[in-house]
Amino acid sequence: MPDETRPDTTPAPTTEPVGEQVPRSRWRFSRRRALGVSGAGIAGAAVGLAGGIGVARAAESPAPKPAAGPPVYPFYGEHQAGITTPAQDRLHFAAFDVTTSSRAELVSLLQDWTEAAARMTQGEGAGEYGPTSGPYDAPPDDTGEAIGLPASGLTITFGFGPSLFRESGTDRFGIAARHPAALKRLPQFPGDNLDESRSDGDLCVQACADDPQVAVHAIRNLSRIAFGRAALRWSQLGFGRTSSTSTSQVTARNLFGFKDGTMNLKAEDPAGVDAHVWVPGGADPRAGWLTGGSYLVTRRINMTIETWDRQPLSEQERVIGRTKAEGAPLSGGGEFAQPDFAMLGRGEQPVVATDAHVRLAHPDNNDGVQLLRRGYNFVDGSTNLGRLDAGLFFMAYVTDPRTHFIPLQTKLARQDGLSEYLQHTGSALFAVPPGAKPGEHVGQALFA
Ligand SMILES: C=CC1=C(C)c2cc3[nH]c(cc4nc(cc5[nH]c(cc1n2)c(C)c5CCC(=O)O)C(CCC(=O)O)=C4C)c(C)c3C=C
Ligand SMILES: [Fe+2]
Repeated sequence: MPDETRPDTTPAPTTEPVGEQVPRSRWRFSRRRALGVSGAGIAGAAVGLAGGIGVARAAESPAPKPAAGPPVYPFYGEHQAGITTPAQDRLHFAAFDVTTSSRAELVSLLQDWTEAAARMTQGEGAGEYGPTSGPYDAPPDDTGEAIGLPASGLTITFGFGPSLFRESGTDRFGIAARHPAALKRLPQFPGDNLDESRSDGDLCVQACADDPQVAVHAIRNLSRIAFGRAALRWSQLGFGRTSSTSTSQVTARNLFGFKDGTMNLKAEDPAGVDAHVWVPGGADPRAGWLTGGSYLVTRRINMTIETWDRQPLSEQERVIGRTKAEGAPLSGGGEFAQPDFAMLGRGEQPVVATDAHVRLAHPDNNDGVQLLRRGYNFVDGSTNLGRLDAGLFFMAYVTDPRTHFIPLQTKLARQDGLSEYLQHTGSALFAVPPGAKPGEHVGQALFA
């Protein structure tokens, strides 16, 4: 008689994440256990099914135990996970349009998404039955491609776009009075070549994991759950995180081959994160519900890598303002040394050029503004000119886009030497509510 208890497929974590690790089994909840049905009962039901009267599926073969696995991050908490969580290797980001006009259905979607996200981030299936249990004559409540995979550090982060609050002057869901003043469509910046079908959205979901299949599984299941209430507007896959969000991580490289994320805000700097990421209480009298949340900027930035690859190393380093090998400022020191923007070199010219990316983006030259960058590389096939459709899916969490992103991007778009090699093709802004407590849904205070 096969053992009816599903195996715990989650091995002991091998890495030390910032935050609590909660090892769990992805498949610990089975319909058989929920119904208290024995192995013989299942077999009987399967036989009955052949006769047209059964409801349960046949016993599943145990999934093999993976050798090692990454951490499991708690879903519930003061802030949503996936912001200061050490940036995982993979991204699947999705923006949705709400297709129902019913406030109750929107709230029920957020409830269903919260429950599914809480389960999937702990390594469980999206629904209570899982992919191969449940009523045999109904679609499974999980799609199944993550069977046997651990949680893989999955985090799922939800946000609300400006159009959720008001569209063409209409208060769609009775929340227009709570529309944060800072939540407006981002302006058109110089040089933008935005594709509407890769921009904006009523809702967003950021799924990050160390396994691409786990991140894709999360978005696919949330999209499935949304059917009839919200529809996918656009989505973006990403790899090779272009930012570290923890000092425990090495700095990864972007597709220009440079270390990216060296001077990023890190979780180990709580004062910096408080000042530049979380929305403080009283920031906006209309939007108390956003206290402890953040704003998420997304920009799909195409990089003309073929042109870049023909530039001499000296030009590449001049444009960034850092060395390619170590990522050190051109003014000297190691990777984490502060750049000396006043230092002059040959011909009394600044060693870090006046149009170098890091000079223009540095907080000393932007009223102390810092961003929590959380972007990913992307390659979406190739163009009809035989070039890679590649770049950086830039994401940044900020306390207020009006002070933290818009002025900086306006300046970079006008002055940055790097702009010559970039084209912004997608753009969106979302308000990211604080974390939920168990029993609540994400964004509950907005609808209270
Ligand atoms: C509006 C904000 C920014 C955009 C858009 C942006 C795009 C972008 N950046 C790189 C490569 C690098 N950026 C680096 C540093 C850096 N970039 C921003 C902001 C934006 N970048 C900031 C605030 C900083 C930190 C500046 C500082 O404090 O010194 C670096 C250097 C390494 C690092 O500190 O991360 C690189 C390299 C690309 C390729 C890109 C668009 C595709
Ligand atoms: Fe940058």
